[in-house]
Amino acid sequence: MHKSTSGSSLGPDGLDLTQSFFKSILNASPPSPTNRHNKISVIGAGNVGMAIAQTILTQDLVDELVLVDAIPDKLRGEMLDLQHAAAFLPRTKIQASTDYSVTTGSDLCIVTAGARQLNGESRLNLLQRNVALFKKIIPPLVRYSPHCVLLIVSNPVDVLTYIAWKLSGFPSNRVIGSGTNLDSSRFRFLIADHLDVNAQDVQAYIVGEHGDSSVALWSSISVGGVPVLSFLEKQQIAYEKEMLENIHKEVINGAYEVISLKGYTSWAIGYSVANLARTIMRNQRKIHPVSVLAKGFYGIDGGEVFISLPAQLGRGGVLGVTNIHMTEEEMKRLKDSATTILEVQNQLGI
Ligand SMILES: NC(=O)C1=CN([C@@H]2O[C@H](COP(=O)(O)OP(=O)(O)OC[C@H]3O[C@@H](n4cnc5c(N)ncnc54)[C@H](O)[C@@H]3O)[C@@H](O)[C@H]2O)C=CC1
Ligand SMILES: CC(=O)C(=O)O
Repeated sequence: MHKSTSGSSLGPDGLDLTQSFFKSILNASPPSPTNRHNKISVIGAGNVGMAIAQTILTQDLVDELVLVDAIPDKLRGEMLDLQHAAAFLPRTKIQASTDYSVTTGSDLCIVTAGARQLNGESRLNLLQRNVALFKKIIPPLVRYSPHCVLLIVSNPVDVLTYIAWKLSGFPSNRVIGSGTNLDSSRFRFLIADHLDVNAQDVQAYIVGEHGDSSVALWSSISVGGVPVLSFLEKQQIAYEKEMLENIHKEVINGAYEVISLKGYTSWAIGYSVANLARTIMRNQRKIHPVSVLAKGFYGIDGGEVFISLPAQLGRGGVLGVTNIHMTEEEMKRLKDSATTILEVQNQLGI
């Protein structure tokens, strides 16, 4: 073994070992210019942002993952900690900066920055603080990634999705709120637990506000393709309207309970948003209950409001809203939920 002038080891053919090891690769034709470089940026490297980032990394979704936060040391610490897992993960370039230019050319920008609820505090209470923050965050994201899909997670997510839409000037199909994708997962877990089945076999949607006025669509729930109410009858499991309402209440209280116990929620929202990112990046055309511009759907005509409806998602963002069956009572609750959000929005005067 000899040393080259640069100090690296030389092989028997006199070539730098690194060069001889990679010779055939270096001589290969350059990558096709049509190879797409997929990039996701996560804004806010707190509990939620990091849970999303790490779940995305495990799913081999992107070539590059970028983190942005306002606190440089914490941000660098989080970046290094994720980079140190490289040996166990699909190869992804991980970058982090407080400067938004690092997000340049992102396909998807996920916004999680902002204040979170204290014990017992409602999501809507965070509004003023997080609107002020969005005025600083959305314009640079749009400047550096004018063709991206914006996926909003910060709370109150429905109103902030509307604010992001207004601030971005994007078409509404490219601005999505994570909405009730999480509430629906909580709902499916509770139904599955109650019936002792797999949550992935439970098709069930919570729509409307991500929060206290959300609406459970009982009439369209199915388990393994069987409508749930007749399934319950067949299994001779006693069911009552009150029991169903209690499951919905448990969904609504779920976040409050987790926050009172551990201070914040993170893992479920991490999986929920990574699941949305997969559908968008891989153009899966899957249907998710997410916050979309709802005006014109299901008789919602009071104004421009973002609330969750079952929407088909793909690379371009929202591809369509599905025409799911709702009872009159469910439709009324959905409209009431939209009105709740609109009233909050109107107070902002935006
Ligand atoms: N939509 C949903 O289903 C859920 C939404 N959330 C919401 O997500 C948000 C974040 O929650 P956590 O991560 O627990 O909070 P956190 O306090 O752990 O993280 C927030 C991060 O935002 C950063 N930040 C503040 N100003 C910034 C700026 N100008 N630019 C970049 N980063 C900035 C902070 O430095 C901090 O790291 C909250 O609004 C919370 O309510 C949380 C769980 C579920
Ligand atoms: C905090 C919140 O919005 C949630 O976990 O549902």
